[in-house]
Amino acid sequence: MEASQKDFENAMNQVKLLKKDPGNEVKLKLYALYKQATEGPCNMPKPGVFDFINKAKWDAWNALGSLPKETARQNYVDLVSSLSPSSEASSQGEPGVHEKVPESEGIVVTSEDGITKITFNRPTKKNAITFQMYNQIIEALKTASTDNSAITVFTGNGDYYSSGNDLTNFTSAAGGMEEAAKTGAVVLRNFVNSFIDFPKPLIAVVNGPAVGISVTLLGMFDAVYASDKATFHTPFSSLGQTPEACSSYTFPKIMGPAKATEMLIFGKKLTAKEAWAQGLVTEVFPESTFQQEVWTKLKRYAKLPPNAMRISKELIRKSEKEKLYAVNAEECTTLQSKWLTEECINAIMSFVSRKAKL
Ligand SMILES: CCCCCCCCCC/C=C\CC(=O)SCCNC(=O)CCNC(=O)[C@H](O)C(C)(C)COP(=O)(O)OP(=O)(O)OC[C@H]1O[C@@H](n2cnc3c(N)ncnc32)[C@H](O)[C@@H]1OP(=O)(O)O
Repeated sequence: MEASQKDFENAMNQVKLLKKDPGNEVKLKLYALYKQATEGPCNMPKPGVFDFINKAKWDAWNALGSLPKETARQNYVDLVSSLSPSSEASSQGEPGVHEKVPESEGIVVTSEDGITKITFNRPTKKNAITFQMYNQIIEALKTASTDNSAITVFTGNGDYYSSGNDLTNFTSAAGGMEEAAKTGAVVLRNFVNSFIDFPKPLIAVVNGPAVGISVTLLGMFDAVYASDKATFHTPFSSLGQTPEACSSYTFPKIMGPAKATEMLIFGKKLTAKEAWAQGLVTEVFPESTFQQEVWTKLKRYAKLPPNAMRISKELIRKSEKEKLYAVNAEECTTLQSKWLTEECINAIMSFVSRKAKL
C-alpha cells in the first residue's frame, strides 16, 4: 500500500523529533526524496563546484531521475521509520537537510592541582576541530598563559584524541570558497602562533587516535604522553593538502627527513610505539593504566617551581621563535591556495558525501 499524504506529514514531523543526527548521507537521501515527492524530478540548474552543500543536495535529488512522486513519498516514509527513534536531529524548514545539530561544547577548560586542562569535547564527531573551536582554543591559551596554573594539558573526550580539522569547516562557510580559504589561513596562522608563543610547559595526553592538525601540533608541545591505543596519522596528500602547524620544520627536526616524509607526504599512520621510537611521543602507557599513571605524573610536575619551568621553556624556544613564525606563515599561504585546488575540493566532497574515509 502506498503512503498517504498524512503518513508523509507524520514522517516529516518524526524527522524533527529524532534525537540523534542521522548523518549527512541519510539527510541527503531525505532531502532528495522530500523534493522528489513534493516537486517531482530535479529541474534546477546545477550549482557551481565550490557551492558544496547545494551541489551535494542537487546531486542527490537529480540521482532520483524520474522516480514517481508517490514512490518517493513511500520511500521517504520507509526511510524515516527505519531510523532509530533515539536518533537525534533538529530540523527547521525542509525536513532533514543540513541543519546544524547543537553540539556539546567544542572544548572544555578546567583548572585544578596547578594544571589547566583543555579538552576537545565533540566525541560524536571524533573531536573534529571546528572554526569556532580554533578561536576558543586561541582564547583558552591566552587565559592559561597568565592564570595560576603551572602547566597546560590538552586531551580528548571519548575514544579519539581528535580527528583534526573539521572537514565541513569549508563546506559550511558563508561566502565563496576563496573567501573561506582566506579566512581559514588567517585563523590557522593565529592559532598556530598561539602555540609558538605559549610560555608554560604544554603537554598532550593523547587518549586515542589523532589525525591531521592534532598530530602536527604535537611538534609544538613540550611533552606528549600517549595511550597504546593512540595512532598518529597525517593524510595530507590524500586530502590534496600540505602540512601545517610548523610540522614541515618540526617533524624533520624531531624524526629526521626520511621518517617525516613517510608521515607528512605519504600519509603513513604510526602506532604509539612507532611515534615514540621517532621522538614524537615522550612515553607510551598501556590503555588500562594510562589515565591514572599520566595524571599522577602531571600532578607531580605541576608542583615544580613554575617560574623555573617557564624560564627553561623560554630558553629552549627562544632561538627557534622567528623561524617558527616564518614557517607558519609560509605553510598557511601554501594551504590557502591548496584549499582551492580540485584535488582538495574533491577529497573534501568525498568525505562530506561519505564516499571516502581515511
Ligand atoms: C572558514 C573556515 C576556517 C577554518 C579554519 C581552517 C583551519 C584548517 C587547518 C588545518 C587543515 C587541515 C589539517 C587536517 O586536520 S587534515 C585531517 C582532517 N581529518 C580527516 O581527514 C579525518 C576524517 N575522518 C575520518 O576519516 C573518519 O571519520 C575517522 C576519523 C577515521 C573515524 O572513522 P569512524 O568510522 O570511526 O567514525 P565516523 O563514522 O567516520 O565518524 C563519526 C562522526 O564524526 C564525523 N567526523 C569524523 N572526523 C571528522 C572530521 N575531520 N571532520 C568532520 N566530521 C568528522 C563523521 O562525519 C561522523 O559524523 P556523522 O555521524 O556522519 O554525522
